[in-house]
Amino acid sequence: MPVLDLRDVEICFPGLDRPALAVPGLALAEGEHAVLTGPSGAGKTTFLNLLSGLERTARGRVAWDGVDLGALSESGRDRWRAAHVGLVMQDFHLFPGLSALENVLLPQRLRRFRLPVALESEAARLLGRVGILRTEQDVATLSRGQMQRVAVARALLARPGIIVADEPTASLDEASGAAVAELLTGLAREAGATLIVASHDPLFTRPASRGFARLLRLEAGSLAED
Ligand SMILES: Nc1ncnc2c1ncn2[C@@H]1O[C@H](COP(=O)(O)OP(=O)(O)OP(=O)(O)O)[C@@H](O)[C@H]1O
Repeated sequence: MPVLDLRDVEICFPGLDRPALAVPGLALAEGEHAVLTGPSGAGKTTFLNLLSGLERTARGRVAWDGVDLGALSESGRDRWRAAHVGLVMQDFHLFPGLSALENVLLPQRLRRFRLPVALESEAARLLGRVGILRTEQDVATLSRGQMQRVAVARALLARPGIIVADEPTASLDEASGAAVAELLTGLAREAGATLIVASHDPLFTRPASRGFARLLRLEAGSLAED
């Protein structure tokens, strides 16, 4: 059974003479990886926002494991996202003044009255896994590649079944980008998570590095598959 079932979705924004997104259907199986490409303005971020419940569709249906996101209230979608989705955004969304470890833990601290000790050790383990060994370092003093790796560790802490990443290697140098791409796909595979990455980076799109990931292409809001 497909874990993602998307049907007849259409998203329109005021001032646009065509839908920003018009997708008749897409199914992704549990643990499947997909790479989303397309020119600037094609609707990639809108699509990722829709899949992660940040954007709602007036037409059509987006369901993950039978949960219809459109039927949830905004706070219901927030709770669903916190429980199921690990998000890696383009601009990291880290909090300067807090350490790498505290940044990884922050979303879980906000969700719980008391943080389980096991989560702290898991956060430190994940940071080690992404190569951040000085976990007490203020994120404001990290390099961009290190910040992105902290964002990846944070996205994975709650063991999400779905990982959504928007241009995770943009603005990183080649070596840092390669490390982030490898970590993201490797850690998603280890966790059996479904991974959707919007990227133009050959690190994700090249057949050799893509492995078994599906290649989805958005063009002016329409989705095609290579
Ligand atoms: N809130 C909004 N209001 C009006 N138009 C919007 C809104 N959000 C997105 N758009 C428009 O919808 C289209 C798709 O935008 P989107 O950000 O999804 O594209 P993208 O493929 O992610 O682009 P990029 O690669 O440049 O980030 C664009 O024309 C954009 O200007």
